[in-house]
Order: sequence, then C-alpha cells, then structure tokens
Amino acid sequence: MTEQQLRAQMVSLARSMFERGYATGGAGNLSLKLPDGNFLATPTGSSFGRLDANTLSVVDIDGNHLSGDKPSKEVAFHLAIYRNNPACNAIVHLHSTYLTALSCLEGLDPDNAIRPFTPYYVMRVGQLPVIPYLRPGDPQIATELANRAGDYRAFLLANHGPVVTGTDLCDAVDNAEELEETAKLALMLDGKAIRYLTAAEVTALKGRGK
Ligand SMILES: O=C(CO)COP(=O)(O)O
Ligand SMILES: [Zn+2]
Repeated sequence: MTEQQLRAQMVSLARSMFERGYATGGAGNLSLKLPDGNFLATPTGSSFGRLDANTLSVVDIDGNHLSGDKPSKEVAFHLAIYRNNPACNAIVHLHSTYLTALSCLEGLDPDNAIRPFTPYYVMRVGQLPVIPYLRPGDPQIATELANRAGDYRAFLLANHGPVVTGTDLCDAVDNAEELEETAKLALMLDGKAIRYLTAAEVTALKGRGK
C-alpha cells in the first residue's frame, strides 16, 4: 500500500472503532510502519472519530517528529515495540471498556491476564502479559514493553488499557477487537464455572493462523 492509502486506512479504521464504541473521547492511539521505514501515528489528543489524513504525525524510529501534528505522547512505547518485534507493522492502543475494567482488577496473573477459554483469543493473541501501572506518557512504559515485545502480540497496561500489535493495521484492529470481546466474556463469566481450554487444546491452536 502507498503512504496515501495507509493514511486513508488509519482514518477509516479509527472512525470505525470510534463509531462502534471501542474508542471514546481523545483516548487511545494508533501507529503503523510506512513504506519508507518511518512511522505514521495519531496526533496527541486526537479523537478516533475525527482524524484528518493530512495532519497525521510522522516520526522516525528514534522518535524525531518529521511532519504533521504533534505525535501521541505514547509514540515512544510504539517505537519500542517496532524495534524489538520485526513482525509488527502496526499497533493499536485503546481504553476500551472491558479490557480497561480487567486492567483495574487486583490479582491478575502478570504473565497472562486472560486464561484461554475460546480458540480465537489463542489464535490471534495467545497470551496477555500485564505491565505494572505507570502514568500515561511515562517513558518507563517503553522500557517495560521493549523487554516483552519479542515474545507477545498484546499487552495490558495496568489501570489503563490494552496495547495490541499486528502484521498491518487491519490485523492489529481485528486482534484488538477479538481481545476486547474476550475480556467482555471473561467479565460476564466471572464467578461461573468456566471450562477453560486444556493445555493440549491451546497447543493445537498455536501456529495455525487465523
Ligand atoms: O491513550 C492515551 C494516553 O495513554 C492518549 O494519549 P495521546 O492523545 O497523546 O495519544
Ligand atoms: Zn492510553
């Protein structure tokens, strides 16, 4: 895809998420790798419902602002993931309701906030490590994500929300939506006797694609 097509794709996927309630107000941010090796990101404070293809931010791998509006305050953690996971070409960060609710619970397993009970969660995300609470924009979030980026496709920022990677922006958005619905189901099922997938069932799903 050309840079113009990628800009249009970011605007339309963001609006779609906004219209379906995955993003509200000015929360969340998106980024993707451009054909020239730089990165397109949502501007800080922007609403997913009102992005403008011509004012999206462009930064290089070192975080230098090259063009467009001032980038997201979280662009450093996006870049930390790209540096450490060559398979990642796009990132979605949301404050979506169910994942954010989950991120506020005490006693989450730091290695995996959602024990698998449906196959698509395993196929698209696999495991959801928890990053300890840091204020939005704290540079330490980038350090924490850099340490785990090579091993996981999504992360849950405690008391904040999800960070989800993809091979392109469509894939990252689909992964984020699957993860949000999985969190919704996990909270709906709280206190009920869930039949979790067995270790063998989880293993059989890994590496089978989507
Ligand atoms: O989600 C956000 C902070 O974590 C939104 O910040 P930005 O508006 O700077 O992208
Ligand atoms: Zn945020």
